[in-house]
Amino acid sequence: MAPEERADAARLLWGFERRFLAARALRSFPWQSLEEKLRDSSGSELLLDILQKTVKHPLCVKHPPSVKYSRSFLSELIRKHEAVHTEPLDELYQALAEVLTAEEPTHCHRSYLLPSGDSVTLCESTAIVSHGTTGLVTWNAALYLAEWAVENPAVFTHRTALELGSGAGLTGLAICKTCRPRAYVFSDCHSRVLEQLRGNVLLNGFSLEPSIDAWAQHPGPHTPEAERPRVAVAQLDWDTVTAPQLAAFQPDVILAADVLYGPETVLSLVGVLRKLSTCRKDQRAPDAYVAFTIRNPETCQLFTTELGRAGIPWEEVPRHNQKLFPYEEHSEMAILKLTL
Ligand SMILES: C[S@@+](CC[C@H](N)C(=O)[O-])C[C@H]1O[C@@H](n2cnc3c(N)ncnc32)[C@H](O)[C@@H]1O
Repeated sequence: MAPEERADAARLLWGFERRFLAARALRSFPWQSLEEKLRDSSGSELLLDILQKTVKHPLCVKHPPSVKYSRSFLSELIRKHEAVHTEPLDELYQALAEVLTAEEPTHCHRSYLLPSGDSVTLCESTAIVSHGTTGLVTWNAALYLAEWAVENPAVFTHRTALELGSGAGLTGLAICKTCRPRAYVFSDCHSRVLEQLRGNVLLNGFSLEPSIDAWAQHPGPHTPEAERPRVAVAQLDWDTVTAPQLAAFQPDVILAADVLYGPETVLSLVGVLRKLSTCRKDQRAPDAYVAFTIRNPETCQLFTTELGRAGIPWEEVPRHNQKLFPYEEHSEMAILKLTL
């Protein structure tokens, strides 16, 4: 294979790998490029490579995606192969037979590859909304914020981050694995979300502080040389948490992704940001970064209006170009930096 062709094939494999690991919609896969390649060459070798980078990927074997997803993916791969070749490819059929007999659990896994070569794996619900919450799956703004964080590690290095509405935990885990924070406090209000979040922190090799109250009272010495951040998961409801409770975490930086999805949540969020603006560490209030998908411009407008009423200045963080994670190209996202 010529070097150019090899680079093309590697790009195609990477496209399949990162989308499959993150269980993205099948329509987002580079099927057309695959069809072209299958027509050009024998194709079987490429399909076997795709199989190894997806269904047979060590991360997927250890932490499988949903059975339905693997089944649909393999069926599509077989269709693509058979549209060009008359001989069936046994390996694809064997892989399909294995998933046809598997049972569908209520949870599945998604993995995200980091530029460091490491990855974040999350256990998530197979439904977008379940148990009355949106927090059991990863949303695009979490990926967008994680991407920005990975490109801007200095914002987090040796600092304490407090995340609001962490959901499944993608943003924080990517930061803990790549940005060397001193401590990271994940938080949410929903008990199922918190249970899954704790599981995801452990799944990614971090240990949890046993008691958030004890930790907040004794945040520990500053150890910039420590490689692993201290990690805690806190039950924190924006409507009921008090300013002293927030101050006890001693945050340097606040994060929140995809938490603007209706007037009520906007008002609650601005309420907690107002409380956070009274927290002082070394005379400084924490910086805050809020990432969101612009679904309804009126909701975004309400957010900035309420920030103005609360006396919280904000600026939009310039868009970053490097796309590390697979999310829909067309979804418009933004990050606001707030000066609390
Ligand atoms: C759409 S999910 C986003 C989860 C995650 N940040 C992401 O982007 O994947 C919104 C999260 O905010 C949490 N949330 C909503 N209202 C909250 C409140 N008043 N206090 C704390 N968390 C809240 C929900 O439980 C849910 O986990």
